[in-house]
Amino acid sequence: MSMDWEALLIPYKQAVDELKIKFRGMREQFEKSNQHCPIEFVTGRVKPIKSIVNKAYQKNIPDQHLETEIQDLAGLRIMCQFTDDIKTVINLLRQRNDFTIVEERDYITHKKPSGYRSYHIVIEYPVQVLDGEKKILVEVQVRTLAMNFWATIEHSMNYKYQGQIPEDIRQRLQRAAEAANRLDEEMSQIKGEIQEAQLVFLERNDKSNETNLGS
Ligand SMILES: Nc1nc2c(ncn2[C@@H]2O[C@H](COP(=O)(O)OP(=O)(O)OP(=O)(O)O)[C@@H](O)[C@H]2O)c(=O)[nH]1
Ligand SMILES: Nc1ncnc2c1ncn2[C@@H]1O[C@H](COP(=O)(O)OP(=O)(O)OP(=O)(O)O)[C@@H](O)[C@H]1O
Repeated sequence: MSMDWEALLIPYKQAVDELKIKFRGMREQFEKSNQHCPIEFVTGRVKPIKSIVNKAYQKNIPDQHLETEIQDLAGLRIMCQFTDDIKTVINLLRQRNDFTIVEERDYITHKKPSGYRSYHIVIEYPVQVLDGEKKILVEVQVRTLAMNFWATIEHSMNYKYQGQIPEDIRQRLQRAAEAANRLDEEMSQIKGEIQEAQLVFLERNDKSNETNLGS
């Protein structure tokens, strides 16, 4: 019998929707408290069916093992301004009690051969479905804006060349990854200055909103 993808993916879609709201809520709480916000923006997606079928085929995963062996059927991405923010976000996620972390992969200390950097965690997230609770795996990638920029471009190159990026472009991408890393280091060094400027900007916006509401 063929797979009912729609039914299989319902809890994954629900998890992505719920976690997007929760992680964006963390951002709002930081903003309201006038502290530097370690979260710049959050995205999420359910893995496209074509991509699931492809990955299952490549890795020889039988249908009945899809949900345990493909850990990114539901995926969230948290983007941060500074490399240090990633640690802050991970610590915040470790403290939560609405899910448990089952795996951590640190591709920042140990970048991938492609040049890819990000911090990945896999969580077990309970979703309420019609017949009770279902615990599912969700992949959360935490990265800086520079890491995200690089990964987004590299992902489309991989797509274009179907995983067979020509050697010269591969090397250029590795150099671009190093440049992105240097950008992160440089921004971290002037972090104090940047954060001060951003707080002044936020306060000014708050004040002008108050004035507009009052008039
Ligand atoms: N652009 C880009 N993204 C990557 C790269 N490596 C990993 N990723 C992202 O990270 C996800 C896989 O995370 P991993 O922690 O490597 O998972 P894995 O199970 O070890 O490897 P996969 O079998 O590829 O899922 C991918 O689905 C991508 O979203 C890379 O070299 N380039
Ligand atoms: N954890 C995630 N959060 C948000 N978006 C993601 C996440 N993982 C992948 N994406 C994005 O979802 C889209 C489709 O991703 P897809 O799963 O096909 O790619 P992939 O993650 O590279 O897959 P694979 O691991 O199978 O190679 C891409 O734009 C990808 O960047």
